[in-house]
Amino acid sequence: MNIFLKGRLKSFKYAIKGFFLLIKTEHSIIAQSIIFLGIIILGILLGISKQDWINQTFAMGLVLSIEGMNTAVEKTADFIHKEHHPKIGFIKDISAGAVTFAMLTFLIIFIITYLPYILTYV
Ligand SMILES: Nc1ncnc2c1ncn2[C@@H]1O[C@H](COP(=O)(O)OP(=O)(O)OP(=O)(O)O)[C@@H](O)[C@H]1O
Repeated sequence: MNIFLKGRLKSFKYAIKGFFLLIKTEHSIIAQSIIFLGIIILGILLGISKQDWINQTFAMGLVLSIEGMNTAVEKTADFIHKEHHPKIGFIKDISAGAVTFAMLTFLIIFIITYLPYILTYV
């Protein structure tokens, strides 16, 4: 096998390892995954449209991806400087702020998708 393909395969292996590390050890990722699983079941039960599934899947992927990156930033910050420092606080805060952008995006998509169903049932 050529070196390029071998390298890509190795990267993929590490990426899958990281994926399982996140969903097994990171509480925020575990909690969000459980909530998203509930929403997926809700989507199946309500029979949401193909476009709704695309929107919802994108939004969920966005939240989990940014949350994963936020975890990496937090761990890097703790590794570089364990003690309290205003700059570490700032770095962690803006990293968490990025998650908020993704969460708001998800929330807007969630409301647009499910509000019509909720309104017809109440
Ligand atoms: N080393 C530090 N120096 C200054 N502020 C910090 C530091 N560590 C954390 N903070 C502040 O605390 C907030 C929460 O940080 P972090 O998410 O690491 O803490 P945690 O809630 O204990 O972690 P976890 O999410 O793993 O439970 C940060 O956004 C930041 O405002």
